[in-house]
Amino acid sequence: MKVSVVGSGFVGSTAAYSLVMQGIGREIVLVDHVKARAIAEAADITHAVPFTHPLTIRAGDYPDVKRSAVVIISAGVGQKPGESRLELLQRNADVFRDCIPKVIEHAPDAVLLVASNPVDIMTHIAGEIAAECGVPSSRVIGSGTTLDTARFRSLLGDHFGIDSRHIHSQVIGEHGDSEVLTWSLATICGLSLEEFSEVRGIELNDAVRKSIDERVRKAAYRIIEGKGATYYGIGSALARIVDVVLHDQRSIMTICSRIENVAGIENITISMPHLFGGEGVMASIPLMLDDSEQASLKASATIVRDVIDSISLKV
Ligand SMILES: NC(=O)C1=CN([C@@H]2O[C@H](COP(=O)(O)OP(=O)(O)OC[C@H]3O[C@@H](n4cnc5c(N)ncnc54)[C@H](O)[C@@H]3O)[C@@H](O)[C@H]2O)C=CC1
Ligand SMILES: CC(=O)C(=O)O
Repeated sequence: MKVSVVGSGFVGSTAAYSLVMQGIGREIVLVDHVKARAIAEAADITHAVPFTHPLTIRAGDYPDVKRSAVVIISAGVGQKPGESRLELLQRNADVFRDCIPKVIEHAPDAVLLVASNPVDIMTHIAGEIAAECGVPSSRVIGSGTTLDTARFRSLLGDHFGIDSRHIHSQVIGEHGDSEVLTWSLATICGLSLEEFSEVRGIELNDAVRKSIDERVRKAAYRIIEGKGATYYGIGSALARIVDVVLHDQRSIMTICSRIENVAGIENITISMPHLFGGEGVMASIPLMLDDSEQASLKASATIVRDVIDSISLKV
């Protein structure tokens, strides 16, 4: 099973490394418009193979993405310290107009997995370009808020002193400043967070909630301030999404895809829990949010919708 990565900078190469470390797929192709970067990353990761799993990883050009089951798109620029994701839009939209048609020309049956920011809008743009080439929107997905959901679960795990894999909680909406942490639906072992707090005698007050919310929402800003980029979390999230597609696992994750209506906002690409598998998206799952979360989701969807309108896409 072949996976290609277009844009083999920090995010793309870390996703490839994560695939190798977990033995996901059999062949990985790295494409980058700076070919020397792709060659160097492929060589470096190849040297991890004898310690991990028997995959081949090599640099290539667009014709080499042929017969990929998944193509990760992580090409473009990332945020500089203090910059928001939305500020990257124009530069990355130009990159996508260059690379998405080339990917589809050579791998028309692949699932496209977008990571470049602002990921909701970039996935929408990729979907538009793909539609012009006859690719259904169900096969164009973005990493969405999978990383934010992981951050939320990780912080709740720390707070309650339990394995974060046993926490069911989700971040939805924009992968950005307006994202929505769905506190009202979070559960541990079938119990609400309030019930679990009582069982374990661990306080969950407004100050704790506010602190966790802030650390999830601002995580990227803090990490970029400290080391210039984020890549381990997103690289792992991308590898997990690839695994779901390659093995048709039919998992539910907060990826983003084109959805007809979210909180009254129509035809929008945003993160909600999605059921997906080998052919891409099977369904987006509406949630029973409380009133304040519902209002926040509507506000988040409106922000994304306004940006889509502002770049005058054909929607
Ligand atoms: N969705 C998420 O949760 C996350 C998204 N990101 C986003 O991922 C993107 C990549 O970030 P990094 O890897 O840190 O940046 P980077 O600068 O390290 O890598 C980007 C790569 O894209 C390549 N590239 C640029 N234009 C290209 C083109 N037309 N064709 C092929 N390759 C091209 C560059 O040569 C570079 O190697 C950014 O937009 C960043 O904001 C980063 C972290 C998390
Ligand atoms: C950069 C980015 O989008 C993140 O780490 O969430």
